[in-house]
Amino acid sequence: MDVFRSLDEIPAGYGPTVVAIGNFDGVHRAHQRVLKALVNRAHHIGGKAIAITFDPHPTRILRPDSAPKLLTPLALKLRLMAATGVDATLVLPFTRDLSNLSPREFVQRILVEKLATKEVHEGYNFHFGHKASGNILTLEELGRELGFVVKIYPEMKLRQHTVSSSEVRKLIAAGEMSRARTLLGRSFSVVSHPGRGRGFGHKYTVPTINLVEYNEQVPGNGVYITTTRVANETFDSVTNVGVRPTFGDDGFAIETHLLNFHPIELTAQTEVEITFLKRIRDEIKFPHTDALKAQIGRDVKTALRYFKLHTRYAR
Ligand SMILES: Cc1cc2nc3c(=O)[nH]c(=O)nc-3n(C[C@H](O)[C@H](O)[C@H](O)COP(=O)(O)O)c2cc1C
Ligand SMILES: Nc1ncnc2c1ncn2[C@@H]1O[C@H](COP(=O)(O)OP(=O)(O)OP(=O)(O)O)[C@@H](O)[C@H]1O
Repeated sequence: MDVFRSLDEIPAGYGPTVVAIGNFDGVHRAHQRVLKALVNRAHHIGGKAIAITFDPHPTRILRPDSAPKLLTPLALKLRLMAATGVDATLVLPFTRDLSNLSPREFVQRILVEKLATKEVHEGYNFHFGHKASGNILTLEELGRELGFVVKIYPEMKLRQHTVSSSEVRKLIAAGEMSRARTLLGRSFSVVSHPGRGRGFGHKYTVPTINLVEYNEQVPGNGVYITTTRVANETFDSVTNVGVRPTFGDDGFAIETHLLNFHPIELTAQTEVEITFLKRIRDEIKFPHTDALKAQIGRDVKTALRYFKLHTRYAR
């Protein structure tokens, strides 16, 4: 998949294109449906499938106080977009200037002039342009005038939940990993790097890999059955998300204990991806570290039973 980080990076004569525009945070099942259809249509007309997204997320610029935490920071989002088969993603740097473009200016400058767009695929709730003043009807009118077709997707719902980034964020914050998995079409994961622990694990409980500070969406505080990918190798694991109250609310951390551990090389640059499968319990303030250690032993047993029951395919 090509990644264009500005309009200037798009080669002359790139089109014709079939386009979908959106934040695509999470690249969830509704996004996947639109993007896969985009690929089919592009191949059908002999053009290219291109997704247009924004970085940073528009709310970070427009309403920073209420900006949501991301399910998929840009690097992960691009990996997941590539997996849908789209030919390219255009990552438009989201600035005040971009947000001031009217729906017509956006369509004219980007879709018509740069991308020779023949079709635009969007969900029923799509809004675009200055103050989100354009909607599906605006887009259809512009399409009739400027020569592209608009394909509209009805609302996708699964297990009584609207498939939307905000709904997935709520489920993950509540530790509802199975419901989140239904909406995402995969298990939720966090991609980061190792950070520094305090060395308590080795001394009092179990050894863990701590993630470096991570400020995007994470599951609600608690203990989870997880898998942990360290560079190219994946381990079964149990992961604590929270403040470790037994040690005196010592700051937030995500730390994972690998079950089938063997020594591995770990540097500050090593990629660590924790995939959250199931919530086991709340974080507990234990009276002493022996009680915590015994509980972690029980958590490990719960996880081992889980892994025995679930084949890797079913995860
Ligand atoms: C599976 C698991 C469950 C945990 N559960 C709790 C808990 O319920 N309460 C708590 O205070 N700390 C809990 N911890 C965190 C430990 O206190 C932590 O691993 C220890 O403080 C080591 O910290 P360090 O890596 O910074 O040295 C848990 C850790 C793991 C790996
Ligand atoms: N449940 C859904 N059904 C149909 N189309 C959807 C659905 N969710 C998103 N889309 C469409 O996918 C494209 C990208 O959506 P975008 O990421 O901007 O919004 P979203 O997933 O609804 O997120 P949020 O919850 O943050 O509003 C848009 O065309 C949008 O209308």
